[in-house]
Amino acid sequence: MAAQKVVISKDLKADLQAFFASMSYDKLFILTDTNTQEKCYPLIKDIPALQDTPVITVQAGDTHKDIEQVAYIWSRLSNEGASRNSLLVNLGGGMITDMGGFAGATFKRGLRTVNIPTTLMASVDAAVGGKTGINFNGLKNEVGSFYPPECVFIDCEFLRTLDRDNLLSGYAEMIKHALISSMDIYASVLLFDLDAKIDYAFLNRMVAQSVAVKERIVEEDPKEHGIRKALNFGHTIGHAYESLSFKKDRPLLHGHAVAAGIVSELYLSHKVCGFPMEKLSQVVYYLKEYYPAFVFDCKDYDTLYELMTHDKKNEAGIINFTLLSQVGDVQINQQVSKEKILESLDFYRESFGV
Ligand SMILES: NC(=O)c1ccc[n+]([C@@H]2O[C@H](COP(=O)([O-])OP(=O)(O)OC[C@H]3O[C@@H](n4cnc5c(N)ncnc54)[C@H](O)[C@@H]3O)[C@@H](O)[C@H]2O)c1
Ligand SMILES: O=C(O)C(=O)C[C@@H](O)[C@H](O)[C@H](O)COP(=O)(O)O
Ligand SMILES: [Zn+2]
Repeated sequence: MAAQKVVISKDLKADLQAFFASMSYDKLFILTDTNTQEKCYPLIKDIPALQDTPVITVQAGDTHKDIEQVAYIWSRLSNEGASRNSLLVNLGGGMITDMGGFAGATFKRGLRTVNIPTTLMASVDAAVGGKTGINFNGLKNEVGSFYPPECVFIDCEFLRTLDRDNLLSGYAEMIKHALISSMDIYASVLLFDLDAKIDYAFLNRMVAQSVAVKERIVEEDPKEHGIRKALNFGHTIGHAYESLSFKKDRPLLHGHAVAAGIVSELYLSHKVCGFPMEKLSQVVYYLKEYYPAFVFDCKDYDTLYELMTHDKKNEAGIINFTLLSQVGDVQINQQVSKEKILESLDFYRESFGV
């Protein structure tokens, strides 16, 4: 799998124009959702290379990261003359980069994609690394492919219109990157005051530091045979919380679900791998300060456990967790008793007063 190029842009329009001028393609298409069409497309639409470019717009929100919208993207591409030599530019958050990446991977067996992330989540995580996909059968990312974009252009200027809940959502993946990488990164991420007025230039540097953690891991293990499972820390339980929230019609943002998953999986890390209690308390304290509680009760435990049995890291029916024995010390393929898993759900509820 070819390594993708990640550009932390200081002059997005110039970088994009130079990139498109350097590429050979027959047609260009832009994919947005309703919000990114209104708030983000105007920031790039006067680039010469984007003149007369068809814009394909889908509904916003993760509940629309589904096969119906992929079919809509396929039909627009098909009806408007896309070929395997066309480019699909995904302009949006992780929902758009995941779904556009998947539509691009499958249309005529693959046309090239370019990601321009517009949320913090997509800038630090979703737009990079080549995991594409859609939700299916009530499960997160149940159908997808590894299909890296040609290039990713990151510019935190887009984040000026992003609401606080979505900023927090992306920040949860930065906390994950901190926990799986090093004490230095962990310290800088946990010191960041999310209530202060945001300095976007500083945030850009934090994003660069965070996405570099992901890039290093993906380069080593692009298809998640081993160490890439580190990037899935917090997600075995986090995705179960997220899917449960969809079932209950109270959809959690992905990063909020991951924050809750981190709490439960740090508890398991403490119990199974000796992750220090003092760090566990520090992270829970930070997350409690900023993230809303996800309300569920013990009647939901069977559903949550069943959802975990669908996790993509599992093998032969066994749930494989990624856990930590220390900040930066990742233990993959960890098996945990059902009793302890349910205890980790209790731990989340007790910590968040649910
Ligand atoms: N492939 C991966 O490696 C990976 C990694 C992390 C997350 N994900 C996936 O990413 C998705 C979540 O991504 P997300 O958090 O970016 O959600 P999202 O794409 O749904 O965006 C969140 C909301 O913000 C709006 N928005 C986007 N950019 C905006 C801007 N600049 N200003 C104002 N509003 C804006 C969107 O329209 C949407 O309503 C989930 O589906 C998750 O599973 C994938
Ligand atoms: O890039 C990865 O690898 C990740 O696991 C990053 C996660 O933050 C992301 O949510 C990913 O989409 C989860 O993948 P899945 O394989 O658990 O569906
Ligand atoms: Zn994630």
